Amino acid sequence: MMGRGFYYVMLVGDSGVGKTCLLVRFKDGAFLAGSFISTVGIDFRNKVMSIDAVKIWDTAGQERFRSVTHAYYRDAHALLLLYDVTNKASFDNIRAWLTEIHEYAQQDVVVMLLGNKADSTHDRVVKREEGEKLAKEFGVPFMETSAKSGLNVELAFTAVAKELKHRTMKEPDEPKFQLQEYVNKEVRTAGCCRS
Ligand SMILES: Nc1nc2c(ncn2[C@@H]2O[C@H](COP(=O)(O)OP(=O)(O)OP(=O)(O)O)[C@@H](O)[C@H]2O)c(=O)[nH]1
Repeated sequence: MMGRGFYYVMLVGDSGVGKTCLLVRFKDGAFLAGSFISTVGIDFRNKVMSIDAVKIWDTAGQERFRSVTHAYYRDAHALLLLYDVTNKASFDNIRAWLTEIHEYAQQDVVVMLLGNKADSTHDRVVKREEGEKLAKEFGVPFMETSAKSGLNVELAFTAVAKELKHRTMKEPDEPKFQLQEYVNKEVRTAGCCRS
Protein backbone atom coordinates (compact mmCIF):
# COMPACT_ATOMS: atom_id res chain seq x y z
CA MET A 1 0.00 0.00 0.00
CA MET A 2 2.81 2.42 0.76
CA GLY A 3 5.14 1.32 -1.95
CA ARG A 4 4.37 4.22 -4.24
CA GLY A 5 6.89 6.53 -2.66
CA PHE A 6 4.43 9.03 -1.37
CA TYR A 7 1.59 9.29 1.04
CA TYR A 8 -1.73 10.98 0.81
CA VAL A 9 -2.71 13.21 3.62
CA MET A 10 -6.21 14.58 3.33
CA LEU A 11 -7.68 17.52 5.20
CA VAL A 12 -11.27 16.99 6.21
CA GLY A 13 -13.86 18.82 8.26
CA ASP A 14 -16.82 21.13 7.87
CA SER A 15 -16.79 23.96 5.38
CA GLY A 16 -15.01 27.04 6.66
CA VAL A 17 -12.96 25.42 9.41
CA GLY A 18 -9.78 26.51 7.65
CA LYS A 19 -8.56 23.49 5.72
CA THR A 20 -7.27 25.49 2.77
CA CYS A 21 -5.72 28.17 4.94
CA LEU A 22 -3.95 25.58 7.04
CA LEU A 23 -2.53 23.92 3.99
CA VAL A 24 -1.52 27.22 2.44
CA ARG A 25 0.06 28.30 5.70
CA PHE A 26 2.05 25.15 5.87
CA LYS A 27 3.07 25.30 2.26
CA ASP A 28 3.88 28.97 2.01
CA GLY A 29 4.37 29.91 5.63
CA ALA A 30 1.81 32.63 5.09
CA PHE A 31 -1.80 33.14 6.04
CA LEU A 32 -4.19 34.28 3.35
CA ALA A 33 -6.70 36.64 4.82
CA GLY A 34 -10.26 36.66 3.58
CA SER A 35 -12.09 33.70 2.33
CA PHE A 36 -10.28 31.33 0.08
CA ILE A 37 -11.76 29.63 -2.93
CA SER A 38 -14.38 27.29 -1.56
CA THR A 39 -13.75 23.65 -2.21
CA VAL A 40 -16.40 22.22 -4.42
CA GLY A 41 -17.36 18.73 -5.32
CA ILE A 42 -15.67 16.93 -8.10
CA ASP A 43 -13.56 19.95 -8.84
CA PHE A 44 -11.53 18.56 -6.03
CA ARG A 45 -8.68 20.91 -5.41
CA ASN A 46 -5.82 18.65 -5.98
CA LYS A 47 -3.52 20.66 -3.84
CA VAL A 48 -0.91 18.06 -4.03
CA MET A 49 2.38 19.10 -2.67
CA SER A 50 5.52 17.25 -2.10
CA ILE A 51 7.08 17.62 1.28
CA ASP A 52 9.08 15.03 3.04
CA ALA A 53 7.61 12.42 0.73
CA VAL A 54 4.12 13.38 1.75
CA LYS A 55 1.41 14.48 -0.60
CA ILE A 56 -1.41 16.45 0.81
CA TRP A 57 -4.92 16.87 -0.34
CA ASP A 58 -7.44 19.36 0.75
CA THR A 59 -11.02 18.43 0.27
CA ALA A 60 -14.49 19.84 0.52
CA GLY A 61 -16.44 19.82 3.74
CA GLN A 62 -19.79 20.37 2.14
CA GLU A 63 -22.39 17.80 3.00
CA ARG A 64 -23.72 17.59 -0.52
CA PHE A 65 -20.38 16.44 -1.84
CA ARG A 66 -19.76 13.82 0.76
CA SER A 67 -20.43 11.00 -1.69
CA VAL A 68 -17.71 12.31 -3.95
CA THR A 69 -15.15 12.45 -1.20
CA HIS A 70 -15.95 8.98 0.09
CA ALA A 71 -13.93 7.51 -2.75
CA TYR A 72 -10.92 9.58 -1.77
CA TYR A 73 -10.85 8.23 1.76
CA ARG A 74 -9.72 4.89 0.48
CA ASP A 75 -6.45 6.31 -0.83
CA ALA A 76 -5.67 8.46 2.16
CA HIS A 77 -2.86 7.35 4.44
CA ALA A 78 -3.53 10.11 6.91
CA LEU A 79 -6.39 12.45 7.69
CA LEU A 80 -6.14 15.81 9.36
CA LEU A 81 -9.60 16.27 10.81
CA LEU A 82 -10.37 19.89 11.56
CA TYR A 83 -12.95 21.78 13.51
CA ASP A 84 -13.09 25.49 14.19
CA VAL A 85 -12.82 26.52 17.86
CA THR A 86 -15.18 29.44 17.12
CA ASN A 87 -17.84 27.18 15.60
CA LYS A 88 -19.58 24.72 17.92
CA ALA A 89 -21.36 22.90 15.08
CA SER A 90 -18.05 22.10 13.41
CA PHE A 91 -16.93 20.54 16.70
CA ASP A 92 -20.16 18.60 17.18
CA ASN A 93 -19.82 17.25 13.65
CA ILE A 94 -16.47 15.67 14.46
CA ARG A 95 -18.25 12.54 15.68
CA ALA A 96 -19.98 12.23 12.33
CA TRP A 97 -16.70 12.74 10.52
CA LEU A 98 -15.04 10.07 12.62
CA THR A 99 -17.87 7.66 11.91
CA GLU A 100 -17.47 8.35 8.23
CA ILE A 101 -13.70 7.88 8.44
CA HIS A 102 -14.23 4.60 10.23
CA GLU A 103 -16.56 3.49 7.47
CA TYR A 104 -14.65 4.58 4.40
CA ALA A 105 -10.98 5.03 5.21
CA GLN A 106 -8.36 2.33 5.45
CA GLN A 107 -8.19 0.65 8.77
CA ASP A 108 -4.65 1.79 9.56
CA VAL A 109 -5.21 5.39 8.48
CA VAL A 110 -3.47 7.96 10.68
CA VAL A 111 -5.99 10.43 12.06
CA MET A 112 -5.16 13.65 13.87
CA LEU A 113 -7.77 15.97 15.33
CA LEU A 114 -7.07 19.69 14.96
CA GLY A 115 -8.93 22.53 16.65
CA ASN A 116 -8.19 25.35 14.25
CA LYS A 117 -8.48 29.15 14.64
CA ALA A 118 -6.93 28.94 18.10
CA ASP A 119 -5.84 32.56 17.64
CA SER A 120 -9.47 33.69 17.98
CA THR A 121 -9.55 34.25 21.72
CA HIS A 122 -12.69 36.39 21.80
CA ASP A 123 -14.84 34.24 19.53
CA ARG A 124 -13.78 30.92 20.97
CA VAL A 125 -16.66 28.62 21.94
CA VAL A 126 -14.86 25.29 22.14
CA LYS A 127 -12.34 24.90 24.93
CA ARG A 128 -9.06 23.13 24.36
CA GLU A 129 -10.03 20.65 27.07
CA GLU A 130 -13.14 19.68 25.10
CA GLY A 131 -11.02 18.89 22.06
CA GLU A 132 -8.62 16.89 24.21
CA LYS A 133 -11.47 14.93 25.74
CA LEU A 134 -13.02 14.05 22.40
CA ALA A 135 -9.66 13.04 20.97
CA LYS A 136 -9.00 10.84 23.95
CA GLU A 137 -12.38 9.18 23.57
CA PHE A 138 -11.54 8.25 19.99
CA GLY A 139 -7.88 7.54 20.65
CA VAL A 140 -6.52 10.09 18.21
CA PRO A 141 -3.82 12.70 18.76
CA PHE A 142 -5.01 16.27 19.13
CA MET A 143 -3.70 19.78 18.99
CA GLU A 144 -5.00 23.24 18.48
CA THR A 145 -3.76 25.07 15.41
CA SER A 146 -3.96 28.47 13.82
CA ALA A 147 -3.52 29.04 10.14
CA LYS A 148 -3.39 32.72 11.05
CA SER A 149 -0.62 32.72 13.62
CA GLY A 150 1.02 29.52 12.45
CA LEU A 151 0.52 27.80 15.80
CA ASN A 152 1.34 24.08 15.49
CA VAL A 153 0.78 24.11 11.73
CA GLU A 154 4.19 22.71 10.92
CA LEU A 155 3.86 20.21 13.76
CA ALA A 156 0.52 18.84 12.54
CA PHE A 157 1.97 17.96 9.17
CA THR A 158 5.39 16.83 10.29
CA ALA A 159 4.04 14.60 13.06
CA VAL A 160 1.87 12.78 10.53
CA ALA A 161 4.77 12.59 8.09
CA LYS A 162 7.02 11.12 10.74
CA GLU A 163 4.45 8.51 11.68
CA LEU A 164 3.95 7.45 8.07
CA LYS A 165 7.64 7.37 7.26
CA HIS A 166 8.38 5.42 10.37
CA ARG A 167 5.79 2.80 9.53
CA THR A 168 7.44 2.08 6.21
CA MET A 169 11.11 2.54 6.94
CA LYS A 170 11.37 1.22 10.45
CA GLU A 171 14.18 -1.21 11.15
CA PRO A 172 12.96 -4.41 12.83
CA ASP A 173 14.59 -3.65 16.18
CA GLU A 174 13.87 0.06 16.13
CA PRO A 175 11.32 1.21 18.71
CA LYS A 176 7.92 2.24 17.38
CA PHE A 177 7.46 5.94 16.78
CA GLN A 178 5.11 7.27 19.44
CA LEU A 179 2.96 9.81 17.65
CA GLN A 180 1.01 10.88 20.71
CA GLU A 181 4.16 11.35 22.78
CA TYR A 182 5.84 13.29 20.01
CA VAL A 183 2.82 15.57 19.72
CA ASN A 184 2.65 16.07 23.50
CA LYS A 185 6.30 17.02 23.56
CA GLU A 186 6.21 19.43 20.64
CA VAL A 187 2.77 20.99 20.92
CA ARG A 188 2.37 24.67 21.77
CA THR A 189 -0.61 26.10 23.56
CA ALA A 190 -2.61 29.03 22.19
CA GLY A 191 -1.56 32.24 23.88
CA CYS A 192 1.49 30.68 25.41
CA CYS A 193 4.81 32.50 25.24
CA ARG A 194 6.43 29.62 23.42
CA SER A 195 4.09 29.64 20.44
N1 LIG B 1 -8.83 33.68 12.76
C1 LIG B 1 -8.60 32.67 11.93
N2 LIG B 1 -9.28 32.56 10.78
C2 LIG B 1 -9.02 31.51 9.97
C3 LIG B 1 -8.05 30.53 10.31
N3 LIG B 1 -8.03 29.60 9.32
C4 LIG B 1 -8.93 29.99 8.41
N4 LIG B 1 -9.52 31.15 8.79
C5 LIG B 1 -10.60 31.86 8.05
O1 LIG B 1 -11.69 30.98 7.94
C6 LIG B 1 -12.31 31.11 6.66
C7 LIG B 1 -12.41 29.75 5.97
O2 LIG B 1 -11.11 29.26 5.70
P1 LIG B 1 -10.87 28.15 4.54
O3 LIG B 1 -9.44 27.76 4.61
O4 LIG B 1 -11.38 28.64 3.24
O5 LIG B 1 -11.82 26.98 5.07
P2 LIG B 1 -12.08 25.54 4.39
O6 LIG B 1 -12.19 24.58 5.50
O7 LIG B 1 -11.02 25.25 3.37
O8 LIG B 1 -13.50 25.75 3.73
P3 LIG B 1 -14.15 24.97 2.47
O9 LIG B 1 -13.23 25.14 1.31
O10 LIG B 1 -15.49 25.63 2.29
O11 LIG B 1 -14.30 23.53 2.89
C8 LIG B 1 -11.49 32.15 5.91
O12 LIG B 1 -12.16 33.39 5.99
C9 LIG B 1 -10.17 32.22 6.64
O13 LIG B 1 -9.59 33.49 6.57
C10 LIG B 1 -7.34 30.67 11.54
O14 LIG B 1 -6.48 29.87 11.95
N5 LIG B 1 -7.66 31.76 12.31
